[in-house]
Amino acid sequence: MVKFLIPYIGKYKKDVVWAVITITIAAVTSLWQPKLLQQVVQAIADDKMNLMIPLGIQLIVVALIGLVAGAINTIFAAKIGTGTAADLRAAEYKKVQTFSFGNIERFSTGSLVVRMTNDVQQVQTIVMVFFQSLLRVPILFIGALVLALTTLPRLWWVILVMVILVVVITMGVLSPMGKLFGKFQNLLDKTNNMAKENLQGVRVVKSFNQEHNEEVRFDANSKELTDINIKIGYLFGILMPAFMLIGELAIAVSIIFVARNIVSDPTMLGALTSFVNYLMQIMNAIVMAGFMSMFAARGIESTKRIKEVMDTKPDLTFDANAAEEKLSGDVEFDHVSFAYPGDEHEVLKDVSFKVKQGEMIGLVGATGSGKSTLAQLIPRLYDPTDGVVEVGHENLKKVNEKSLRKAVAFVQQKAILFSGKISDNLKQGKFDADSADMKHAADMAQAAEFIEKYDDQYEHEVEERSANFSGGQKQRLSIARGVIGNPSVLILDDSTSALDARSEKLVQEALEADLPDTTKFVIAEKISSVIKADRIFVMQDGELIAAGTHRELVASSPVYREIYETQKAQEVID
Ligand SMILES: Nc1ncnc2c1ncn2[C@@H]1O[C@H](COP(=O)(O)OP(=O)(O)OP(=O)(O)O)[C@@H](O)[C@H]1O
Repeated sequence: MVKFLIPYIGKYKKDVVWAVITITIAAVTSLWQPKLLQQVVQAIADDKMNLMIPLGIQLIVVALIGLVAGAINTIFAAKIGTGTAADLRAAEYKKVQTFSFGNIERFSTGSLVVRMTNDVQQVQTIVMVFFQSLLRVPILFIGALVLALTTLPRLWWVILVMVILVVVITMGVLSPMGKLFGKFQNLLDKTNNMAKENLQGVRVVKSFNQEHNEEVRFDANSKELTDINIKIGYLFGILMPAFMLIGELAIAVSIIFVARNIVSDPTMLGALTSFVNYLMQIMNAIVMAGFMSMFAARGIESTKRIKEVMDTKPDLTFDANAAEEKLSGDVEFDHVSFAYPGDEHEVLKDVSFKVKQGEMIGLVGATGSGKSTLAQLIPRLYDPTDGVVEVGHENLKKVNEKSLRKAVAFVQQKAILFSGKISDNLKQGKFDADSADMKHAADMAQAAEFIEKYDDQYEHEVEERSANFSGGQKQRLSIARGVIGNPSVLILDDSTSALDARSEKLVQEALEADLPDTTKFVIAEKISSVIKADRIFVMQDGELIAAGTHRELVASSPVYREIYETQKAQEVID
């Protein structure tokens, strides 16, 4: 895991060098201070007041150097930590952009977000802590141990007993605490998700009167979080007094064993002072090491999760050598079968058809029959498991990515807009669109009528999750974004479902009149939406079971006839 982070940290070589130098200085000064203190005590005992001032100045200077070195170290450690985290986040984000739908679904979007935010944050903390404590712990531990032993060698056993006790307590308390921290993090994620889901679905919660149930669910989680927090508090509660007790005992025992000699040997007083100081430093070093290993365990877990993202091979890549070209609107499926990644079940089975540029194709069939799946293969959101998909007589596996993106516009079932302005969203369909392009596209999508009512028209804000637009308005904007680039192939996946019949008709007429050369695939629940299509494809259980004009299908396809008759009967009832 550390190997994975080295290239990222390596970018901050200079800062690493400074962090190491400053931390070494800070550690050495804290080892030096007890020695100086020892000399001060000695000078007092010897009544050598003339030594007091230089010694006092030395003590202050050393302490100041330690302080400044520690502060500078924190700055460098923070720089390495935040820099590494920022680079990791950027690299991860870049990597995720190369992912196919399949890659993303395998991780789940929620998990990818956590891996780009929370996990990166954990790595930042561990890198920072590492460069703040790296070297400090071994220098302090070994240095203080050696100095304590050389100061009062007779008391070696006090050191040994204290080290054993501190190690046992540190391990005994920090290991369950680490587990509790892990649980705490998971529960926090769960609580956050719950709050997010509740707020996003606030309309459903309110309309189904679910506030109470939601509160109960939230409270249960919250209580669990509180319990864990209390347990962590208990452990901390034990830890600190336990260390203090060990420290005080060690000091008391040392005093008892040395006191007798102080009368005969006054140098013992100074030695005892510095010995006690070193004892405390040894204890600090062990506790610091314990906390570091706890942080490290969490940091390593997060690094693993980030590494998983970075090591994933995008399962759909475009040929970088393919030349950019203008693709025509001819679309061909040649014996295409498809199963979603990680799923055995075939959702498309041996589908073949040829569509000519400018044709309008209606796609109908029962829910789950594979209409959206078929549509998603045209902009190559997935590769077929078997068979070949061609746009403009080019196999999509060999086509240039930009050419395909320009050629195929896919207006999805669920209209998704991005926060920003209306114009920003339309420009996603054509990055250099001018106001005339926007007006033309909005006219086609019957969106101009509501956009132009705003004072700021195309500069009107789109709020987060496009909350300030109705379902129908979102669909119109999403269609406008689809048509603005004058694509060779336009796919409307149930994109007019929230439009009234009149608007839907107007959109279709506008598309017919203004985009005559664009091939159109229109997925629709209602046959009335595609009745005028040049051909209608009928899907059933992933198979293309019939194709033809409305008239032909009514005459030849029992499945189509049944759908049509049912919908007609429904219209009469309505
Ligand atoms: N991302 C996915 N992962 C796994 N299975 C999926 C995924 N998306 C769809 N499916 C499955 O594929 C089948 C076809 O779904 P598809 O969305 O293509 O149907 P559809 O005809 O467009 O349905 P609808 O009219 O309800 O939109 C369904 O059984 C569905 O459960």
